[in-house]
Amino acid sequence: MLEVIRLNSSKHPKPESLEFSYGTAGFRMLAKNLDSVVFRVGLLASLRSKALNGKTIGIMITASHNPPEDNGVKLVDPMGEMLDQNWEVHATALSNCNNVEELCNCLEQIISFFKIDLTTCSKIVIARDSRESGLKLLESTIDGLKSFNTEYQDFGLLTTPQLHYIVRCSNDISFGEASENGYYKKLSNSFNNIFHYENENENGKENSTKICVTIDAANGIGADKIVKLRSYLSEYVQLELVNDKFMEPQLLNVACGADFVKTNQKLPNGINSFNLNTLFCSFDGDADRIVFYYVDSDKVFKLLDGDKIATLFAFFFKKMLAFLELDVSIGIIQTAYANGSSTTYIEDNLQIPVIFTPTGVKHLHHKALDYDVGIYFEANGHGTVLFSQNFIKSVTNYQSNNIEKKRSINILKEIVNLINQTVGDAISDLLAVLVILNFFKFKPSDWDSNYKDLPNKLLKVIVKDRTIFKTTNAERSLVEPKFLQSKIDQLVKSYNKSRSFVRASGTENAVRVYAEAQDPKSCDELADKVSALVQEYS
Ligand SMILES: CC(=O)N[C@H]1[C@@H](OP(=O)(O)O)O[C@H](CO)[C@@H](O)[C@@H]1O
Ligand SMILES: [Mg+2]
Repeated sequence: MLEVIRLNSSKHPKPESLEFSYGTAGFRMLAKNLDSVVFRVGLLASLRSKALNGKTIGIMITASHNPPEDNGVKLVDPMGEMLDQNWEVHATALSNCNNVEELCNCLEQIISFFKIDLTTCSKIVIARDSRESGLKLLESTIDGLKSFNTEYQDFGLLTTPQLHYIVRCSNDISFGEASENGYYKKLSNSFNNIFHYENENENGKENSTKICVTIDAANGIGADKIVKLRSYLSEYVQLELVNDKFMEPQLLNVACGADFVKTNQKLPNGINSFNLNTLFCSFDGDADRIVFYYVDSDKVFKLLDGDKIATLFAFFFKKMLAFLELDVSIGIIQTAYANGSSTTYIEDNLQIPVIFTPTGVKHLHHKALDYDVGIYFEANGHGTVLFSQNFIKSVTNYQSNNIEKKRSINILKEIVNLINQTVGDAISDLLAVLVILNFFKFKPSDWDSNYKDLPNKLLKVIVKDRTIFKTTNAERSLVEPKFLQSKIDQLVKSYNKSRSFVRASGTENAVRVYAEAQDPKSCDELADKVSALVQEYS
């Protein structure tokens, strides 16, 4: 077997000067530098599958919200979750072997460390986003898979969450049908049923309110998937698309998409501001993130980001659980990038505990498992809700003769299937938001009225070596470089209701500076002053 690896690996040499790292979301960089990495990811994924007695592992080739010339790759574990963190170091080590000898040694170490039986069969499902470089990288990944005689199924172009869903179904048939159509069927069934329960009046008739939303698909693969999903949805909802040119990958994420809207806090290309008080949303390039927005009656752009989605979900579940008197725990997981107002609202108004973790959904996901209803969202719109077995049992066994209670319990039962519990999913989150807005008959401004965001700013500073920035306290304080944190603390003290922190990005070659304060001027000043401190390291 190692002979085949030697031969195949010589076709995918590592670029000499580059150092790779399995970061916040796998490997990600300029696509032209990734050939050796994806080949080796093919090798590692095969070993991961063998180590788990032939369970199916997923490989997703995507660089999400990054520019069109980038690409990336990440592994998905059998239950649809991110790769076990203990394997990340092996992914990094394998990607950095300089020659075939080192590569074979590294593989042998992994095989003996995890006591992997190479005769065990290995199975992989693989997909990619709409980037031009995807096909070539796919072929190189497959070279890696073939080196270990791994069985694989190529699902072509998918959103990242669809691939997570398919991995989960491949290992757990109770989750759904392991296909793209299976995904649409599962989501649309729940969605249509919930709308039916919500709109049915006492006489069993349905009122016919129709919800309309315009989706900016970032010119990514989400556009194609919305078109397919639409044919499964009932007449209750109208999904309009803009920035839907996924066949023109050079347009991907350009002046559009969730990251653009969140970072610039303005409308993307293709959406105009004449439609007041109507709901818009933006996906990112691989449709695992979503942010919503609207233009209010004063023609002001209003963002409904991940924090707003988390608080809408929390408001809904809190109300439902109280109405049904269900004794289950509920918690919200945020990162330091969550707006301070959202945290105050959750703790003081909703009276739900908030837990902070480092950036990256794998951290949030892990913590959310501690609750019966664990809601996690990054401010940028990446998140979902996890339900415990205890929650599912309580809902399934619930008995009541009260019509309203029966309706609520039916909605909860369906929402468990509507929300993609494997990972944040723009499509599933969109549908979940729509059923909650319809449940309360909320307009965008009603949703937005729960709290007012503190003015905030996120900046990037390029430094010589970002690895010297070391943090603690869920990335909210720097331990190194020495004395920098105390300088930041001094600055923060001079502004009302302010907060600022600095951390190295895990996906880009930059240090991120976040600041928020009571008014926009203070926020800008604070962000600029903290950035100036960081610039001393450039
Ligand atoms: C401030 C910010 O938005 N950071 C993003 C970004 O991580 P960084 O480590 O900050 O580069 O990309 C991650 C992967 O998509 C996402 O999980 C995270 O929220
Ligand atoms: Mg993404």
